[in-house]
Amino acid sequence: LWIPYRIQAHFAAQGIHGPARNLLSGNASQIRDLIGRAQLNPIRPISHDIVHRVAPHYERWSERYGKRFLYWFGSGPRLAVTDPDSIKEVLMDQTGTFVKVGFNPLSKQLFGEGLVGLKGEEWAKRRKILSPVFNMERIKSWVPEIATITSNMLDKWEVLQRKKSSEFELDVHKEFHILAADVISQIAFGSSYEEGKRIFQLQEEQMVLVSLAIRSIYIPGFRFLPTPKNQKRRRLKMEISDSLRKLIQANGKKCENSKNLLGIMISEKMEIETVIDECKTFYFAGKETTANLLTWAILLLALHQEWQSKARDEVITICGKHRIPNSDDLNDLKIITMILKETLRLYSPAVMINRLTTRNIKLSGLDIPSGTIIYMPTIAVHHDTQVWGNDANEFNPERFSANKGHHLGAFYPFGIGPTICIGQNLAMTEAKVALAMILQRFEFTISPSYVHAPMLLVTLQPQHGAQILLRKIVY
Ligand code: HEM
Repeated sequence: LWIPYRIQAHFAAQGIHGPARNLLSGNASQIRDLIGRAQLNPIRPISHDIVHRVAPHYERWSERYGKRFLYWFGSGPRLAVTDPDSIKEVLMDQTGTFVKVGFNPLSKQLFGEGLVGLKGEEWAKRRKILSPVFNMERIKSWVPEIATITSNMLDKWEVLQRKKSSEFELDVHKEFHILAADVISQIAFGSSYEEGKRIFQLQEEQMVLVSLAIRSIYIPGFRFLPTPKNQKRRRLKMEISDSLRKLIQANGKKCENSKNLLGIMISEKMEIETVIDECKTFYFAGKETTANLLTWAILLLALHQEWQSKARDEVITICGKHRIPNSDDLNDLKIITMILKETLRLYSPAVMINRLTTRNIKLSGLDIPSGTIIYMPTIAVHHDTQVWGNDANEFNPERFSANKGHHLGAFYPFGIGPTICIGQNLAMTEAKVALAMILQRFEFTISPSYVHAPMLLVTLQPQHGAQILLRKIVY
């Protein structure tokens, strides 16, 4: 009881304040309530000013206490930090002063003991083994597979168009989840969406439970109580592990000499349980984030027709009307890249990054005790008018044109520094290929049935789907 008071007083003496806390839960239940209430109301009319809906606690407390404020998760202090210099210093740290925050046993289930959750030596060793699978040269060699998977999706869209008249509605959020699942299955595990379908579906169920667990205080031993949620957690965990084990056994042999993720793990003679944990990580991280990036990008282009036309003109200039993009084209797709970056700024799939301080430190003039979690709300930094100007909530890909740089700590959708997203090249390549091919074949607008409701469910996604109206282009 005494330590939190001492820490609070320590920060107050430096001018850092925050919301009153509950002795046991800190501010966790307030955060849950604020998020719950925010999710009741969609954003009408559609606007990209979304921080109040996605991180309502940040919005409310930063207005009251300033951008640097202190709040509590149980008895753990969290310091909100949004100035780009401090963010850069924290994320680029290589001395072990700021480390990843571990998952509690309930949220760990989604990623297992995979790379996302590993720390220290173990992390460094695993990262070194897995990195080559995702370097740019390797990813480029996968472009034909990504294009084929996209092409199959678009062929299905054309069939839908023929069934319905000239224009048809589609929830692209669902479509892109299947696309991203197919890509990660094929290039990481030599498998397919169909083969891994059950695992993806179970992980989606798990995501809802994990999302609740992340926002709650974990009481040691709680997971062993036979509550309905715990029983469901256990069932999901076992079923996912069993399905992955079967999938690894079925595909392992053919991957042995391949340079894909499964092949590398097998050639490193990793324990089967470790391989299962990494598969959980990559199945989830490889699908969820990229699918959401593509979803938001299409929604933005449906809303901003002038950029849709500019992007299509660029694709036609570089690839023509029918040729499938190849890896050499990708560097030339400048407008597409700008659009994807602006999408990652406004609708960053990973909405925040946390780090734990392992010693007493000074950050931007502030004395911070060891054991403090530094909370860096990416989504708020990306929408900050002091960083991006008065039009911070407007969609303007021009911000990312070649002649304009940006502060590393002001735009970090993939993180920065040693633990930067290992799948960044894959995500960007996949999104560029898919977006270019969609633009070649379809025009699209927002459907009247679309409800703008960005929501945080582990990653940032549209609460009620992403319905757009598509029309095949006849050249
Ligand atoms: C738009 C797509 C994506 C976004 C926005 C994204 C974002 C992030 C962020 C913010 C981090 C944390 C960085 C940190 O804590 O320093 C991360 C880590 C990670 N991401 Fe991604 N990611 C995306 C796609 C992917 C894909 C496609 C994969 C897998 C193929 C992937 C696998 C991972 C892994 C394994 C880590 C942990 C890296 C480590 O700790 O060494 N991500 N990602």
